[in-house]
Amino acid sequence: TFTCSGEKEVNLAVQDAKAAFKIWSQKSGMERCRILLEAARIIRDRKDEIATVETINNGKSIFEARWDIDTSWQCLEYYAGLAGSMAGEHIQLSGGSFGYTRREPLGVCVGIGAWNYPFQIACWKSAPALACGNAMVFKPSPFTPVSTLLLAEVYTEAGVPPGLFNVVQGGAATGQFLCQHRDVAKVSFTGSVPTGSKIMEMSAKGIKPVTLELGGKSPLIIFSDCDMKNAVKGALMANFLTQGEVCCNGTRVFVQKEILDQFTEEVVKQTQRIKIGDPLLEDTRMGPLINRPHLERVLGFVKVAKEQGAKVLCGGDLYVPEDPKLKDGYYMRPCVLANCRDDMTCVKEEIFGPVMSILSFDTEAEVLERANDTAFGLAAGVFTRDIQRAHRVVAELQAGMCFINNYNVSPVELPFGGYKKSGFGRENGRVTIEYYSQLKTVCVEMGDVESAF
Ligand SMILES: NC(=O)C1=CN([C@@H]2O[C@H](COP(=O)(O)OP(=O)(O)OC[C@H]3O[C@@H](n4cnc5c(N)ncnc54)[C@H](O)[C@@H]3O)[C@@H](O)[C@H]2O)C=CC1
Ligand SMILES: C[N+](C)(C)CCCC(=O)O
Repeated sequence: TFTCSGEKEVNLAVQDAKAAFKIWSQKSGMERCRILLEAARIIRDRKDEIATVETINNGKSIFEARWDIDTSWQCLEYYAGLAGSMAGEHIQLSGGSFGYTRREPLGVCVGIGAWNYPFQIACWKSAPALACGNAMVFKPSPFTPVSTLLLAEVYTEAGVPPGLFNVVQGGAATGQFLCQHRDVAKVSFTGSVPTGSKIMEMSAKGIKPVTLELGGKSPLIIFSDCDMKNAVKGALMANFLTQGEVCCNGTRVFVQKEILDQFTEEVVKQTQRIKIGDPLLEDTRMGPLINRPHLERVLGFVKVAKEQGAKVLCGGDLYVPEDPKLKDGYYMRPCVLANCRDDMTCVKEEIFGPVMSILSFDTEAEVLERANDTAFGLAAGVFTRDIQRAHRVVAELQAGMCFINNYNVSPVELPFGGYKKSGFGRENGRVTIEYYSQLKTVCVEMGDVESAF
């Protein structure tokens, strides 16, 4: 049980971060690099322990939590590598005068995270922030308060100045104190669209830049010329990681008519094989959902889908594991819905649970139109063996993260983020440096001032 941080604690955290920023921002990129590399090493060494905490924190399987920890230390390593190459430009002007630009940190940045990838989100935000010379105050979701504290421990052990990465606990009220704080320079948020909109509003009052990583209802398009085995694996990856509680999940699975039956049969067979249970067991591949209200919400979506004419091919109901100590757990069986139409609630709204909707299509033009007919634009995927078609289709898809012949892999070298209501700004990749720094231009006169007066 954690105590929520109130205004006083938020003020203290920001004050400490400000003091640490003074020291940290004066270091060279290479000095910051060395400390971040050390932090990456510690995470790698403590991988099993951190993954176990993450599993207890969130409920995802230990098998998957280890993947999350890998993409976490990789992110630190990547930005450590970039820290030393942050630089400006030198521009020659007439008469020997010149200008130059300096890429400078912003100051104290705030990170606010969702509960689905607690440790990874904290790393994806803090690594580029710290690499650029900023400090960060991070607020994890109150449903998953634990693992971010391990990250604070790791940074401290690696040698960052005290207070440079600070964790405050709490929900909306704590988040608001952070966003409204006058000494906060930037807010990076991962969560739902309604909260994202509030964050933007609060930040607008202080003219603070924001990065918003919001929800999605992403399309996954399976053409009849795909490699069937990989397409089926891709559909499972696109829907059932972390109990389906993934923002970029490809939950609208469009399958070309010719292969609809064969694809559906194989997907159902493999979905039924997913081992549900104690997430700390090595062979478990799906744990419980985050909490009781969320489980009921997801089951409610399945109920509405049935009422609207969808056919439940498997799962979609409560699951009670044999182990008596798990009998009150928030488990459900992963669900595949057939006979779906574009106007159904399960196809339009983000469910954030293990529910895949299968839709059939005839032509490329038709599927593109339907795939883009959503207010979201986080991710999209296409499976085909035709390389021209693959690139043509992704060029038309309105989504920030597109996958060809795979889904939901996250190399930290690649920028990740949304189009449309899924947000803006990016995480990972080289471009994120720009979201955690600002450009100062210095104009240098080498001659006399030519005055108009
Ligand atoms: N695009 C992305 O990278 C991701 C997006 N998400 C989205 O997040 C949602 C699920 O996560 P939740 O934690 O339920 O989202 P949420 O929006 O309820 O909460 C996210 C965070 O914001 C905080 N918060 C809530 N109200 C606030 C306020 N008024 N001011 C400041 N902070 C506030 C929460 O305490 C939490 O830390 C889904 O819609 C999902 O799509 C989740 C993970 C990744
Ligand atoms: C790791 N990955 C790609 C499955 C999900 C990352 C985005 C999120 O936080 O939901």
